[in-house]
Amino acid sequence: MAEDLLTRPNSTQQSAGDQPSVVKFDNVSIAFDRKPVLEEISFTVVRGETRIILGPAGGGKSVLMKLANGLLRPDSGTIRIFGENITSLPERDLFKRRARIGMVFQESALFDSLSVEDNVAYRLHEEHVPEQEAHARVVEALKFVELEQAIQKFPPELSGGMRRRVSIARAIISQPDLILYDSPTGGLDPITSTTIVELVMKQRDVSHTTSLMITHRLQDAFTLAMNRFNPETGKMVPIPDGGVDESTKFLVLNEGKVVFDGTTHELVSSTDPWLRAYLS
Ligand SMILES: Nc1ncnc2c1ncn2[C@@H]1O[C@H](COP(=O)(O)OP(=O)(O)OP(=O)(O)O)[C@@H](O)[C@H]1O
Repeated sequence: MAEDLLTRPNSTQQSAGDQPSVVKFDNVSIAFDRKPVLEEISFTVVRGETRIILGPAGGGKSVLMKLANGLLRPDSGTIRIFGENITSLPERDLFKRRARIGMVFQESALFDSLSVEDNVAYRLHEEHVPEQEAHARVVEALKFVELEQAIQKFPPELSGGMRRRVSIARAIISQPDLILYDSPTGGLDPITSTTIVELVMKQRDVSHTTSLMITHRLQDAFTLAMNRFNPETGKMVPIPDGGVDESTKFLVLNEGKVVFDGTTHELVSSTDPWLRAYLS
């Protein structure tokens, strides 16, 4: 998958550390009803990076995610995804680009009338993948989220945490080059949240998929930054000596502006009074 990304013509752009940029915002602004929601936003996410997006409610985090997926268009500025300027692409071209992006929505967004299997296979059905292959891939994706026993159930029969797992399985089924997680732990209790963070970590450390993750819970953000998935035990373990995962970085938005863009160490050692108050 990663190699595939490298070999696609014009699909990447060189950026920091010589890694190709997967998401690049340049001076992006958007307003609703003349009210600015994002103002002059610039940041880059390179291949293999996990970018945690933090900030107070209403700061524009979900809008940023929708811009990255081409579901919204900016009023000004440029958005490049996989090195390609998507800012003014027609919808039919955006649709094709979205095939490379997995999305986990805030409220799971599953179809209640479809079984877990059909929910997870949704994109494969759209792509007319043969039934037998689709089934095998659904089983594999459900195994990844440890939910294969629920394959024949329907979303209303599942707990909130299980629905979130199905949503993650649906996002990874097509082996995306980018995953957008919009508050994957929103509304879940702390223990269930941790199991979802563990899945995000597993995807990061096993598949190295580039991702953006919005979270309202600082605890989840730092769990992701300071732990690593151990494939032998199937559990996360703290990175020794107070270390952090180098591929995990932060973007903090407040009132539509980037107030922080950097590493975990830079974030926790920032002397900015607003950031210190926000993190305390
Ligand atoms: N389609 C829309 N039409 C009008 N206003 C919108 C639209 N989408 C978002 N907004 C406004 O943009 C602002 C930012 O919303 P957004 O959902 O991105 O914030 P957020 O940081 O994700 O908040 P939360 O943490 O509560 O999820 C809000 O004031 C919201 O009402």
